[in-house]
Amino acid sequence: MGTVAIFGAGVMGETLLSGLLRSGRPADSLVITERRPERAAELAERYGVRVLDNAEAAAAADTLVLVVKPQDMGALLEEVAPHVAPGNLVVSLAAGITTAFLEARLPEGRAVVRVMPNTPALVDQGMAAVSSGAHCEAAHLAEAQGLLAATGKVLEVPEKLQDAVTAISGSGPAYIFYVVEAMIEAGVVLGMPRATATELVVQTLFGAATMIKETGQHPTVLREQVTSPGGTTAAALRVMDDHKVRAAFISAMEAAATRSAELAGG
Ligand SMILES: NC(=O)C1=CN([C@@H]2O[C@H](COP(=O)(O)OP(=O)(O)OC[C@H]3O[C@@H](n4cnc5c(N)ncnc54)[C@H](O)[C@@H]3O)[C@@H](O)[C@H]2O)C=CC1
Ligand SMILES: O=C(O)[C@@H]1CCC=N1
Repeated sequence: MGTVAIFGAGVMGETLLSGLLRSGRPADSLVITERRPERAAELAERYGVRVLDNAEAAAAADTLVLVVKPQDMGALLEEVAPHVAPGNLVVSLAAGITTAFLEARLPEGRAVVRVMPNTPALVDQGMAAVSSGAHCEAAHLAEAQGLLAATGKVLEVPEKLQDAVTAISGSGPAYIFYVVEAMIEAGVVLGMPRATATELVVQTLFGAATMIKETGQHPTVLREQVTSPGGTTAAALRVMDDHKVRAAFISAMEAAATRSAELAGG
């Protein structure tokens, strides 16, 4: 098993690191780099992995996983590029950063894979989409898929869909948390203790998600089953339609995809 180096150990870097360890990858096959020394020390202590600087980690790694913000990617690539050997794999988890962006900043012919993961990977329920670069062999793609499969589902998509993936599954958990917050707040407005409202909303979300997944029914059918003629659900959905909630979701996700496409430009 080769050495995997994770560059940038923030939210997503730690999510990947912890998932790889949970899936049985030995700690001595993993190294991390991190610009904030106190964060690096915290993760070294928590997970027992080595912390190296970017050049050392690039030289030590067979697979380099870049998990810094898109705005920090150019500077990171300048540091690591001289140390990426032929045959090594560079995987980027950054929104908006294209395989062409990565290839242009690495020595000619290096294998790169663009990935869009999401934070439910922290509980092994991640959704990641992968796209190969121009010099990526099947074994490279399989290696990247294997890393992400440690924490959830993995789908291969044409790279032109990655901005849409980012808008759907990359940012998607935040939309769901936002809806959950709003429903809890509504419970409080209706006079319910916050803890009770939270329990009702969280189990409702979990139940609805499980129904979609396990019944295979279209969400429209499931929604119609809840919506009695002249009943409470119809009254609520009518208000959502008045407020153009569906249109707001579409516009919001278009904005996310547009922002993803802009990010490689800084
Ligand atoms: N948070 C999320 O839900 C998701 C994030 N991503 C992508 O993951 C990447 C990281 O996002 P987060 O983890 O949320 O950000 P974050 O800010 O929590 O983590 C980034 C880490 O990289 C470190 N860093 C920056 N430059 C560095 C350098 N040159 N060398 C070493 N470390 C460096 C920072 O100190 C920070 O700890 C982004 O590109 C984002 O688009 C992708 C999907 C989901
Ligand atoms: O908000 C962002 O830019 C990152 C990418 C997908 C989720 N979080």
